[in-house]
Amino acid sequence: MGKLIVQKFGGTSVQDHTSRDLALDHVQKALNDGYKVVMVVSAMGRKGSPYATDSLLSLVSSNGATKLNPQELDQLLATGELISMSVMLNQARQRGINVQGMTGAQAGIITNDDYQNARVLKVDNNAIQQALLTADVVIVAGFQGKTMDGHITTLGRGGSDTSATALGAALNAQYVDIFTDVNGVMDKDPKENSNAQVIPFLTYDEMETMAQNGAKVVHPRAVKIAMKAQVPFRVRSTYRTSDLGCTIIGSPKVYNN
Ligand SMILES: Nc1ncnc2c1ncn2[C@@H]1O[C@H](COP(=O)(O)OP(=O)(O)O)[C@@H](O)[C@H]1O
Ligand SMILES: N[C@@H](CC(=O)OP(=O)(O)O)C(=O)O
Repeated sequence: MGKLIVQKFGGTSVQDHTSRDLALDHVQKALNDGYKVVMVVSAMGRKGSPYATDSLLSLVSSNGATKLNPQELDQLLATGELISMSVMLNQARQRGINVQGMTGAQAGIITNDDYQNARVLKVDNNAIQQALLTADVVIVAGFQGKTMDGHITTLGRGGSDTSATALGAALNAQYVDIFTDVNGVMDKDPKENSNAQVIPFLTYDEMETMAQNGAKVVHPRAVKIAMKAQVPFRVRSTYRTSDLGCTIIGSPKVYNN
Protein backbone atom coordinates (compact mmCIF):
# COMPACT_ATOMS: atom_id res chain seq x y z
CA MET A 1 0.00 0.00 0.00
CA GLY A 2 1.09 3.61 -0.60
CA LYS A 3 1.37 6.43 1.91
CA LEU A 4 -1.05 6.35 4.82
CA ILE A 5 -1.79 8.68 7.70
CA VAL A 6 -4.08 8.49 10.69
CA GLN A 7 -6.11 11.57 11.62
CA LYS A 8 -7.93 11.61 14.95
CA PHE A 9 -10.64 14.15 15.76
CA GLY A 10 -11.73 14.69 19.37
CA GLY A 11 -15.22 15.38 20.68
CA THR A 12 -15.30 19.13 20.09
CA SER A 13 -13.94 18.64 16.55
CA VAL A 14 -16.92 16.47 15.57
CA GLN A 15 -19.62 18.18 17.63
CA ASP A 16 -21.59 19.79 14.79
CA HIS A 17 -21.85 19.91 11.01
CA THR A 18 -19.48 22.88 10.68
CA SER A 19 -16.75 21.28 12.81
CA ARG A 20 -17.09 18.01 10.93
CA ASP A 21 -16.72 19.87 7.66
CA LEU A 22 -13.45 21.39 8.92
CA ALA A 23 -12.31 17.90 9.93
CA LEU A 24 -13.16 16.61 6.47
CA ASP A 25 -11.16 19.49 4.95
CA HIS A 26 -8.08 18.00 6.66
CA VAL A 27 -8.94 14.58 5.27
CA GLN A 28 -9.43 16.04 1.80
CA LYS A 29 -6.08 17.80 1.98
CA ALA A 30 -4.33 14.55 2.92
CA LEU A 31 -6.04 12.78 0.00
CA ASN A 32 -4.92 15.56 -2.34
CA ASP A 33 -1.38 15.02 -1.02
CA GLY A 34 -1.58 11.36 -2.07
CA TYR A 35 -2.32 9.68 1.27
CA LYS A 36 -4.88 7.08 2.21
CA VAL A 37 -6.48 8.17 5.47
CA VAL A 38 -7.63 6.33 8.56
CA MET A 39 -9.86 8.76 10.42
CA VAL A 40 -10.51 8.09 14.12
CA VAL A 41 -13.45 9.89 15.70
CA SER A 42 -14.50 10.48 19.30
CA ALA A 43 -18.07 10.85 20.54
CA MET A 44 -19.77 14.08 19.48
CA GLY A 45 -19.34 17.03 21.86
CA ARG A 46 -18.89 17.37 25.58
CA LYS A 47 -21.09 17.10 28.67
CA GLY A 48 -24.55 18.37 27.70
CA SER A 49 -24.33 17.21 24.09
CA PRO A 50 -26.79 14.32 23.70
CA TYR A 51 -24.35 11.68 22.46
CA ALA A 52 -21.20 12.70 24.38
CA THR A 53 -19.62 10.06 26.63
CA ASP A 54 -20.60 11.94 29.81
CA SER A 55 -24.20 12.18 28.61
CA LEU A 56 -24.32 8.42 27.99
CA LEU A 57 -22.89 7.81 31.45
CA SER A 58 -25.49 10.05 33.04
CA LEU A 59 -28.29 8.04 31.39
CA VAL A 60 -27.50 5.18 33.77
CA SER A 61 -25.95 6.94 36.76
CA SER A 62 -27.85 10.18 37.37
CA ASN A 63 -30.16 8.49 39.91
CA GLY A 64 -27.47 6.76 41.94
CA ALA A 65 -24.81 4.21 41.05
CA THR A 66 -25.37 2.36 37.81
CA LYS A 67 -26.83 -1.13 37.91
CA LEU A 68 -24.94 -2.08 34.75
CA ASN A 69 -21.95 -4.32 35.28
CA PRO A 70 -18.64 -3.11 33.75
CA GLN A 71 -19.11 -5.20 30.60
CA GLU A 72 -22.64 -3.88 30.09
CA LEU A 73 -21.51 -0.30 30.75
CA ASP A 74 -18.91 -0.52 27.98
CA GLN A 75 -21.63 -1.59 25.54
CA LEU A 76 -23.36 1.71 26.31
CA LEU A 77 -20.23 3.90 26.34
CA ALA A 78 -19.03 2.60 22.97
CA THR A 79 -22.23 3.81 21.29
CA GLY A 80 -21.12 7.47 21.41
CA GLU A 81 -18.26 6.77 19.02
CA LEU A 82 -20.49 4.53 16.85
CA ILE A 83 -22.96 7.39 16.37
CA SER A 84 -20.11 9.78 15.63
CA MET A 85 -18.54 7.39 13.09
CA SER A 86 -21.88 6.90 11.29
CA VAL A 87 -22.63 10.64 11.16
CA MET A 88 -19.12 11.40 9.86
CA LEU A 89 -19.45 8.58 7.30
CA ASN A 90 -22.65 10.11 5.97
CA GLN A 91 -21.16 13.61 5.80
CA ALA A 92 -17.99 12.37 4.09
CA ARG A 93 -20.09 10.56 1.44
CA GLN A 94 -22.11 13.73 0.90
CA ARG A 95 -18.81 15.36 -0.06
CA GLY A 96 -18.08 12.57 -2.52
CA ILE A 97 -15.30 10.93 -0.49
CA ASN A 98 -14.85 7.20 -1.12
CA VAL A 99 -15.11 6.03 2.47
CA GLN A 100 -15.96 3.05 4.68
CA GLY A 101 -16.77 2.99 8.39
CA MET A 102 -15.77 0.51 11.11
CA THR A 103 -16.27 -0.10 14.80
CA GLY A 104 -13.10 -0.49 16.87
CA ALA A 105 -13.73 -4.24 16.92
CA GLN A 106 -14.12 -4.40 13.13
CA ALA A 107 -10.91 -2.41 12.82
CA GLY A 108 -9.14 -5.25 14.65
CA ILE A 109 -8.44 -3.57 18.00
CA ILE A 110 -8.10 -6.41 20.51
CA THR A 111 -7.91 -5.57 24.21
CA ASN A 112 -7.83 -7.19 27.61
CA ASP A 113 -11.06 -7.32 29.65
CA ASP A 114 -10.32 -4.41 31.96
CA TYR A 115 -13.66 -2.77 31.10
CA GLN A 116 -13.69 1.07 31.07
CA ASN A 117 -9.90 1.06 31.00
CA ALA A 118 -8.95 -1.74 28.61
CA ARG A 119 -5.42 -2.06 27.26
CA VAL A 120 -4.76 -2.71 23.59
CA LEU A 121 -3.15 -6.15 23.28
CA LYS A 122 -2.84 -6.22 19.51
CA VAL A 123 -4.30 -4.77 16.33
CA ASP A 124 -5.19 -7.05 13.46
CA ASN A 125 -4.85 -4.65 10.52
CA ASN A 126 -6.36 -7.03 7.94
CA ALA A 127 -9.84 -5.53 7.65
CA ILE A 128 -8.54 -1.96 7.24
CA GLN A 129 -5.94 -3.06 4.69
CA GLN A 130 -8.68 -4.84 2.73
CA ALA A 131 -11.00 -1.84 2.91
CA LEU A 132 -8.28 0.52 1.71
CA LEU A 133 -7.82 -1.54 -1.45
CA THR A 134 -11.05 0.07 -2.66
CA ALA A 135 -11.77 2.96 -0.27
CA ASP A 136 -9.61 6.07 0.15
CA VAL A 137 -10.65 6.67 3.73
CA VAL A 138 -11.69 4.38 6.59
CA ILE A 139 -13.44 6.01 9.55
CA VAL A 140 -12.93 4.09 12.79
CA ALA A 141 -14.96 4.62 15.97
CA GLY A 142 -12.38 5.60 18.59
CA PHE A 143 -12.17 4.69 22.29
CA GLN A 144 -13.16 1.04 21.82
CA GLY A 145 -12.05 -2.46 21.00
CA LYS A 146 -13.09 -6.00 21.79
CA THR A 147 -11.78 -8.78 23.97
CA MET A 148 -10.47 -12.00 22.45
CA ASP A 149 -13.92 -13.51 23.03
CA GLY A 150 -15.77 -10.65 21.40
CA HIS A 151 -16.98 -8.40 24.24
CA ILE A 152 -16.95 -4.65 23.56
CA THR A 153 -14.44 -2.71 25.66
CA THR A 154 -13.54 0.96 26.08
CA LEU A 155 -10.01 2.24 26.49
CA GLY A 156 -10.31 4.76 29.34
CA ARG A 157 -11.41 8.40 29.14
CA GLY A 158 -9.55 10.17 26.36
CA GLY A 159 -8.84 6.75 24.83
CA SER A 160 -9.49 7.69 21.18
CA ASP A 161 -5.92 9.00 21.15
CA THR A 162 -4.86 5.44 21.97
CA SER A 163 -7.00 4.07 19.13
CA ALA A 164 -5.22 6.48 16.79
CA THR A 165 -1.63 5.67 17.72
CA ALA A 166 -2.36 1.92 17.97
CA LEU A 167 -3.77 1.98 14.42
CA GLY A 168 -0.88 4.17 13.26
CA ALA A 169 1.59 1.64 14.63
CA ALA A 170 -0.26 -1.37 13.19
CA LEU A 171 -0.58 0.20 9.74
CA ASN A 172 2.92 1.62 9.66
CA ALA A 173 1.47 5.10 9.14
CA GLN A 174 3.73 7.94 8.02
CA TYR A 175 2.39 9.84 11.00
CA VAL A 176 -0.61 10.27 13.26
CA ASP A 177 -2.33 13.65 13.56
CA ILE A 178 -4.32 14.30 16.71
CA PHE A 179 -6.68 17.17 15.87
CA THR A 180 -8.18 19.03 18.80
CA ASP A 181 -9.63 22.36 19.95
CA VAL A 182 -6.30 24.03 20.85
CA ASN A 183 -3.28 24.87 18.71
CA GLY A 184 -1.05 22.03 19.88
CA VAL A 185 0.63 20.86 23.05
CA MET A 186 1.36 24.01 25.03
CA ASP A 187 3.58 24.87 27.95
CA LYS A 188 0.45 25.30 30.12
CA ASP A 189 -3.25 24.49 29.75
CA PRO A 190 -4.41 27.26 27.37
CA LYS A 191 -7.91 27.20 28.85
CA GLU A 192 -6.44 28.36 32.16
CA ASN A 193 -3.50 30.48 30.96
CA SER A 194 -4.08 32.99 28.18
CA ASN A 195 -0.32 33.35 27.64
CA ALA A 196 0.24 29.60 26.96
CA GLN A 197 2.56 28.94 24.00
CA VAL A 198 2.66 26.03 21.58
CA ILE A 199 5.71 23.78 21.99
CA PRO A 200 6.76 22.99 18.38
CA PHE A 201 8.67 19.76 19.14
CA LEU A 202 8.64 17.29 21.99
CA THR A 203 10.27 13.91 22.43
CA TYR A 204 8.04 10.95 23.32
CA ASP A 205 9.50 10.99 26.84
CA GLU A 206 8.71 14.67 27.32
CA MET A 207 5.18 14.19 25.99
CA GLU A 208 4.60 11.16 28.19
CA THR A 209 5.68 13.08 31.28
CA MET A 210 3.33 15.96 30.41
CA ALA A 211 0.44 13.55 29.76
CA GLN A 212 1.06 11.75 33.05
CA ASN A 213 1.10 15.11 34.83
CA GLY A 214 -2.39 15.87 33.57
CA ALA A 215 -2.01 17.63 30.19
CA LYS A 216 -5.09 15.80 28.95
CA VAL A 217 -4.51 16.88 25.35
CA VAL A 218 -2.98 13.41 24.68
CA HIS A 219 -3.66 10.18 26.56
CA PRO A 220 -0.47 8.76 28.19
CA ARG A 221 -1.10 5.29 26.74
CA ALA A 222 -1.28 6.77 23.25
CA VAL A 223 2.20 8.23 23.71
CA LYS A 224 3.61 4.90 24.95
CA ILE A 225 2.29 3.05 21.90
CA ALA A 226 3.65 5.67 19.49
CA MET A 227 7.03 5.60 21.24
CA LYS A 228 7.28 1.82 21.11
CA ALA A 229 6.51 1.79 17.37
CA GLN A 230 8.43 5.02 16.70
CA VAL A 231 5.43 6.51 14.89
CA PRO A 232 5.72 10.30 14.80
CA PHE A 233 2.59 12.15 15.80
CA ARG A 234 1.41 15.72 15.87
CA VAL A 235 -1.14 17.56 17.97
CA ARG A 236 -2.87 20.18 15.83
CA SER A 237 -5.88 22.46 15.76
CA THR A 238 -8.86 21.32 13.71
CA TYR A 239 -9.60 24.98 13.05
CA ARG A 240 -6.27 25.89 11.43
CA THR A 241 -5.52 24.34 8.08
CA SER A 242 -1.81 24.88 7.64
CA ASP A 243 -0.60 25.17 11.24
CA LEU A 244 1.36 22.03 12.19
CA GLY A 245 0.98 22.42 15.97
CA CYS A 246 3.30 20.27 18.05
CA THR A 247 5.26 17.34 16.59
CA ILE A 248 6.21 14.48 18.91
CA ILE A 249 9.11 12.33 17.75
CA GLY A 250 12.13 10.40 18.98
CA SER A 251 14.47 13.28 18.25
CA PRO A 252 13.92 16.69 16.63
CA LYS A 253 13.31 16.40 12.88
CA VAL A 254 11.26 18.70 10.67
CA TYR A 255 8.20 17.43 8.80
CA ASN A 256 7.16 19.52 5.84
CA ASN A 257 3.67 18.28 5.07
N1 LIG B 1 -0.40 21.52 28.07
C1 LIG B 1 -1.54 21.52 27.36
N2 LIG B 1 -1.51 21.82 26.04
C2 LIG B 1 -2.66 21.80 25.31
N3 LIG B 1 -3.87 21.52 25.82
C3 LIG B 1 -3.96 21.21 27.12
C4 LIG B 1 -2.80 21.20 27.96
N4 LIG B 1 -3.19 20.86 29.22
C5 LIG B 1 -4.52 20.66 29.18
N5 LIG B 1 -5.00 20.87 27.93
C6 LIG B 1 -6.42 20.78 27.54
O1 LIG B 1 -6.61 19.68 26.70
C7 LIG B 1 -7.77 19.95 25.92
C8 LIG B 1 -7.79 19.03 24.72
O2 LIG B 1 -8.00 17.71 25.15
P1 LIG B 1 -9.45 17.07 25.04
O3 LIG B 1 -10.46 17.93 25.76
O4 LIG B 1 -9.35 15.64 25.46
O5 LIG B 1 -9.70 17.25 23.49
P2 LIG B 1 -10.29 16.31 22.39
O6 LIG B 1 -11.77 16.28 22.60
O7 LIG B 1 -9.93 16.97 21.11
O8 LIG B 1 -9.65 14.97 22.57
C9 LIG B 1 -7.63 21.41 25.56
O9 LIG B 1 -8.87 22.01 25.30
C10 LIG B 1 -6.91 22.00 26.76
O10 LIG B 1 -7.78 22.72 27.60
N1 LIG C 1 -15.35 9.99 24.08
C1 LIG C 1 -14.35 9.46 24.97
C2 LIG C 1 -13.07 9.15 24.26
C3 LIG C 1 -12.20 10.30 23.81
O1 LIG C 1 -11.01 10.11 23.54
O2 LIG C 1 -12.77 11.50 23.70
P1 LIG C 1 -11.98 12.88 23.27
O3 LIG C 1 -11.11 12.57 22.10
O4 LIG C 1 -13.09 13.85 22.93
O5 LIG C 1 -11.17 13.32 24.48
C4 LIG C 1 -14.17 10.36 26.18
O6 LIG C 1 -14.86 11.35 26.30
O7 LIG C 1 -13.38 10.03 27.03
